[in-house]
Amino acid sequence: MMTAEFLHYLQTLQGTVQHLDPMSPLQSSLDSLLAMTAEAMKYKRMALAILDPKANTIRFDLTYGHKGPVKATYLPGQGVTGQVLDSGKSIIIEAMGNDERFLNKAMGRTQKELAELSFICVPVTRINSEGIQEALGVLSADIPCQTPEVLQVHCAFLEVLAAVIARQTAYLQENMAQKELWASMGFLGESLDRDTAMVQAKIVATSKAMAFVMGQIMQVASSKASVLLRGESGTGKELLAEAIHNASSRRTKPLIRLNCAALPSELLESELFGHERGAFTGAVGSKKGRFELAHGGTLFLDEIGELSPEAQSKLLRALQEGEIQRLGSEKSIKVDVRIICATHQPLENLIKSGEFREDLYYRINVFPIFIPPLRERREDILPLAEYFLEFFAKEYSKNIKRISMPAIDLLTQYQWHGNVRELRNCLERAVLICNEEAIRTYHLPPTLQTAESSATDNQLSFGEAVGKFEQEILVEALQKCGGNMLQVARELRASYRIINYKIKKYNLDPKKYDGRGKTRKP
Ligand SMILES: Nc1ncnc2c1ncn2[C@@H]1O[C@H](COP(=O)(O)OP(=O)(O)OP(=O)(O)O)[C@@H](O)[C@H]1O
Repeated sequence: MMTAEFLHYLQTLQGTVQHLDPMSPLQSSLDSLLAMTAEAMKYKRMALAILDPKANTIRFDLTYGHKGPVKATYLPGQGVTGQVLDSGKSIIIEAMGNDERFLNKAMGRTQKELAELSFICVPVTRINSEGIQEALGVLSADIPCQTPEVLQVHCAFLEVLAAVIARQTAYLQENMAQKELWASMGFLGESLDRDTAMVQAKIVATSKAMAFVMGQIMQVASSKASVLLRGESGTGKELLAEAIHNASSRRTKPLIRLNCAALPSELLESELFGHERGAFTGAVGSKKGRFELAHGGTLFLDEIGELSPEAQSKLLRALQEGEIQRLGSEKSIKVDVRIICATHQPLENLIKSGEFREDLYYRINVFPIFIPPLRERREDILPLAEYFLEFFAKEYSKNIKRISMPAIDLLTQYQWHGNVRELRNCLERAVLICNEEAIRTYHLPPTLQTAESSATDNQLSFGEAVGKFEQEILVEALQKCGGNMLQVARELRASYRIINYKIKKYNLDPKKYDGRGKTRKP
């Protein structure tokens, strides 16, 4: 191969890698990556098709050179696309028009194009948690007919590109699964896109563990079965109780909440069951309890382990007989209420110590759902962080678009003992103090950077941490300024001498960043 050609391949690859590095929104960053590659390599079309594991079909998620969404899908093994996915091996079609394997199902190529184009299709794979290579999808390109040798080189180039985008493709595949989940949660029937559903349900559930939880929620929502949500504080129990209610036929009726730990036992009973005038000192009028208020709907009892023995007996009666009595009244009132309880305590231990009634436990534990702590479902951390970033940026009218890569590393390594609530608070604080277009490590609380709090043991000294920040700022500026150090100095409001010194100190190569300017569209 000519040196010039080789250089061109490398430069295009370098451009694409840099393109992916700053965490701009996934779909649009991959979209522009396809466009950039196709233009640089003179490909007529490019496509990334992803396997939808649930439906077992291959869908075209991103395309370049094709107007509108591609409706056609492939089954594994079907056509070139399906065969590449199935076998995990690339296929080169030298002439589209002369090869039976080529179905031309998706892009509607003309006869003229079929006569003039070659097709290269390579697998996008990753090593899964069991160490097995699995196919996520395929990357393909339509390329003006070339000699077999040249096509081989393009194929090798596309295989490297496929490896580069594997992580992003895995995210897209997970998003796909979530989209379906939303549609099925569906807020009954209508299919929703992820954003609409998120606004309605406000639940991010990318990990397999959370997808399982959401599946259980869908399973139980339509029944009247009592649900017991179990999980550490801040894992989202209340949010899920809301989701069960919203996905049930009771959604037009009230969802009433009561935190059993928030009130002393005397008040708690009157809150739950209501009271008549004069039932106790201070009961100047009669009042409906939460049970009555929830009639036809759902009652969510948080921290159920905190109920007093008296309240437990009354609750049991209400559940067994479907009626309650207000405090100070003999009259029974019929109530039709679905109960969802939540606890972070092991109720079984409270039963052993005589603090919780076993018969009540069986009543409320008809359908237990365990919500794993955030540290056991790390795939949810980044989508949650992005969701909270978007939410708080809007709330505080800040123009923050993304989270820098080093900050993502810190977020995903941290142990999150306060679970999603702690992550939410962390992002809210970061958005408040951030005046840039990205959340960076120094916008995150220092607790995220200590070894005890993180899943890794790479504790940084003060000097190392400062160095890391400096490097991060420099790399971002070099990327922005296409490696031009004078411009970097201006951008960072520092002298050229200092920038030159720091760049040498951190062993950065400004030339590495000027390729981007060349390969990018003007
Ligand atoms: N999967 C999720 N997607 C989006 N937001 C979430 C998710 N899980 C939790 N949150 C948010 O995290 C915060 C804490 O959640 P929530 O109050 O439901 O937790 P909890 O388990 O009921 O906590 P506690 O036991 O302390 O009452 C809320 O602001 C909630 O909206």
